[in-house]
Amino acid sequence: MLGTGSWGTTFAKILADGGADVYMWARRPEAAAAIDREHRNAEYLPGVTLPANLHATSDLKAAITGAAVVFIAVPSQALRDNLTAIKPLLGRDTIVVSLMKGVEKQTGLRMSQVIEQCLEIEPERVAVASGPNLAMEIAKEQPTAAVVSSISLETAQEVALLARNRYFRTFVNTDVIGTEFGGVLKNLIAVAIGIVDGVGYGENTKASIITRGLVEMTDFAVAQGAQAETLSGLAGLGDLIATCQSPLSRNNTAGKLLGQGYSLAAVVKQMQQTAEGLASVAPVLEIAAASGVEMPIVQQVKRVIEGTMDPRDIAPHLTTASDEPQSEHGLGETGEITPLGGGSVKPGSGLWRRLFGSR
Ligand SMILES: NC(=O)c1ccc[n+]([C@@H]2O[C@H](COP(=O)([O-])OP(=O)(O)OC[C@H]3O[C@@H](n4cnc5c(N)ncnc54)[C@H](O)[C@@H]3O)[C@@H](O)[C@H]2O)c1
Ligand SMILES: O=P(O)(O)OC[C@H](O)CO
Repeated sequence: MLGTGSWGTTFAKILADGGADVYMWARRPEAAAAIDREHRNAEYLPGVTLPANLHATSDLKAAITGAAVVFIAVPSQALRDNLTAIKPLLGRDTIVVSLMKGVEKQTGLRMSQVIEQCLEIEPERVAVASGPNLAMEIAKEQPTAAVVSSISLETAQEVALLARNRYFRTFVNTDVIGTEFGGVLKNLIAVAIGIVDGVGYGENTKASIITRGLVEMTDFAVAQGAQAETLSGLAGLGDLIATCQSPLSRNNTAGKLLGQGYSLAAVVKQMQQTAEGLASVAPVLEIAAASGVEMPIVQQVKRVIEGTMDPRDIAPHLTTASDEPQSEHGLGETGEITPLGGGSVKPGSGLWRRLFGSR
């Protein structure tokens, strides 16, 4: 396990409690010693006792050599540098699993893509894990589900079997794009929820943003090649719910500070841990623009982050730039609205006017 922050340590505990012998690599020798000898990571998981079959070292070679599976939980923007360091140490068949929920700012690549590119390994040897997984709850052994995804079902199953114990159940899928983007995009919606929370808006506003946010997430991910149902699963809706409603979420917390009027610089200074959403906004919007996907909520998050929108203005702008009444379920290629239950309503028709008035 590379990364001894809150998720790396918690996921290492999941694996160790599932019966695996786990070796963590910590950058600081004192952090490695505390985990290895005292079975504690007080900085990130105060009050949690780590299992005896979870070891830690600051020697990267010792941590990686002989590993059947390498899990990575460092901040997304630090991934590439870490991969360069582990590349010469990796076994020929080692599986590499991303636990991260970000995209690389410079390239817009997903974490699994950075891993494949930088390590020059086959995509079948790469997996990602995602889901509604707030670290501290799992560290306290609260029952939780997750999903492991790889284009190789065999790889996904192998990893899922390792990441399974009495309090953690792991499902599998082969939709890596949907699984990764679910994790990336729910962070952005959680920042929006934090913002309106910070402003003082209530549950209607938040439910509206969560629901419309899921539409944005799905539209975006499907345009990149994901399956829509993945976004309704653990890595999409599941994680969206957990992250948007929990004060444990760093993205939600960062949003709340922005909503209370703090600048981005002040928020970053206050955050002790990684809030991936802040770095993902720009690359996600670039990809959205290139693929013609509208992301009105994420656009507004960007404007609040850069200080060009008052956080109090975020809620009334939940629709697209157009003034036209918009179908909840999107417009088909013909521009016709598709209501629930099939059929369609032609813009300007009698039924259209009855439903939406003269506009
Ligand atoms: N915390 C959670 O609940 C949770 C759950 C699921 C996924 N994740 C994802 O896991 C990833 C890591 O998040 P986290 O919560 O563990 O973050 P964290 O801030 O708690 O820990 C990050 C860790 O990475 C280390 N680190 C920082 N810069 C580094 C660098 N340049 N090289 C190597 N290590 C470096 C830090 O020392 C720390 O050990 C993120 O992508 C996050 O979205 C987090
Ligand atoms: O604390 P956050 O906002 O990074 O969210 C943590 C996990 O991704 C929740 O599944």
